[in-house]
Amino acid sequence: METTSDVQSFSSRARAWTLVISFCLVIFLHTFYRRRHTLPLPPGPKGLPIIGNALDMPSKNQWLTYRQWGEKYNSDIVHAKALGTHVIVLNSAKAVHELFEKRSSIYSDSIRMSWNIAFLPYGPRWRTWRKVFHEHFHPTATRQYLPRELKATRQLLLNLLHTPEHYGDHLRFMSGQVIMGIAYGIDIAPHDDPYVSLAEKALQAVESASITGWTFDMLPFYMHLPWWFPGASFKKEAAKWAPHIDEMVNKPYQTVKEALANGAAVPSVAASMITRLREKPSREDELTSMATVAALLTFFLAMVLHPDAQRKAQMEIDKMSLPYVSALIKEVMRWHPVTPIAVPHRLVTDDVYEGYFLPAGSMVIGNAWAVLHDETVFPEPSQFQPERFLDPNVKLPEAVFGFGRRICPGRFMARSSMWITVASVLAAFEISPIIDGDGTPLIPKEEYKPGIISYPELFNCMIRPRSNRMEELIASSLSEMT
Ligand code: HEM
Repeated sequence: METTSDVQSFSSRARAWTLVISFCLVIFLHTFYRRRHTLPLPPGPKGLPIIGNALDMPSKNQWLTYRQWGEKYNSDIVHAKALGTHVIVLNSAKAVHELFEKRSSIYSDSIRMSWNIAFLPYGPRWRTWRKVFHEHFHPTATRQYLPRELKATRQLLLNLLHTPEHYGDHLRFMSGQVIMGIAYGIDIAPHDDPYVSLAEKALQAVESASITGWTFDMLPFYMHLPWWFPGASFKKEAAKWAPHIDEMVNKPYQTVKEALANGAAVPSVAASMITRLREKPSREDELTSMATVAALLTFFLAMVLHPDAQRKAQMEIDKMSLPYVSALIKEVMRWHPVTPIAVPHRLVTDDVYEGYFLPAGSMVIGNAWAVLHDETVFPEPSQFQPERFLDPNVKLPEAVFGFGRRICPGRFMARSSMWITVASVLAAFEISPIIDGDGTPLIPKEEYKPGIISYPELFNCMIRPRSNRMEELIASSLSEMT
């Protein structure tokens, strides 16, 4: 039978044990906490006092510099710090997978900017937007847009037949026509359309402001610097372009809102966002339309530079066998990715990876270009070789469309638009270099504009129907659809 003194001695032993365990726990947590903070940051260029690496941050073709840092420091994860902001770059598929995919709950926040869903903070509002977006753009939903895409593509072929020299404008029109229809239910006019001219103005503004590059402009410290500070001139530009962006966002929104009030709204993404979320839809269409145009411009450049690939694809199309065309499209997206560093994400809590300390609040950049140019996966990565994708073991990394939970929700639609356009253009036209007076082909340079979305500098090329029969077909195909 237990005596009072037994009970007392048991409870004092229990108290002693509790004390020992608590003490050990405190020591453990303290040691762990200290260890995390004494772990090194990933390697990177040595910065200067106060400004850190502000002067090392690349203002264009950042993806190349980031990969060079990786090679120099022999690490697939590198770090720089500029005026208090940690920038962490992931240069390999492995690092991107480990952090953006496996730890997506802490790597899915975005750097905060305004009008686009891609910059919404990770949280309930972003989740609702993403859900509505997904309902409109998941693979099966995307099928409903096929007739619209086909019609726009036939219009593109007709425009290329009449004024091939304006191919860039025709691609923009086609892409704008599809996206504006789906996003707002608005049909745009082939010439002098008010929505198109608004979007073009805003686009020029965005391009001129982002010319210094993506990361550079987005580092939070730049937001607090005067416009005359080196590299901060984008602030002056931003003040100029803000009204254009506002108008670009507001005009189609007002149109849809009025149509809803009058009971005249046609189904569109904006209509469902206004009805269900009771808020102004973000203006995705211009950036997304630009992304698709950028990929198609790269396709035209690739065809001028690689006539063999073009011929091979055309022979396959004529035989109604299409794996080579699919491989060619994948290679277009890999060779010069449209978004070489995607959209930077923000790390929400401290983290440790491969023995490196990654501080909360860091801007984390997935270097999609480095992943797509990894020579262990894609030998001779700078060469345009669609054949590499004929091997079923070689897959196009998702990095083309970003990372983790923020991966582009429009990727199914983008792929289908690319496919329809590329296959139709190749079936109908031959794309070749301009021939000068001496009979010498003028081969365009493989030069790309710096900025949010990477697309080739405008180049001249010849676009001719492949035969008289094809010319007749193109001329009649649009009227058959209407
Ligand atoms: C070739 C065409 C396209 C490319 C290369 C592309 C690429 C990207 C990339 C890299 C991101 C950022 C992902 C990240 O944060 O990691 C993104 C986000 C996004 N894209 Fe696309 N995109 C394309 C076309 C489209 C289209 C056609 C749509 C709409 C129909 C679309 C809608 C969006 C949206 C809404 C986001 C924001 C997602 C979020 O933050 O949750 N994109 N895209």
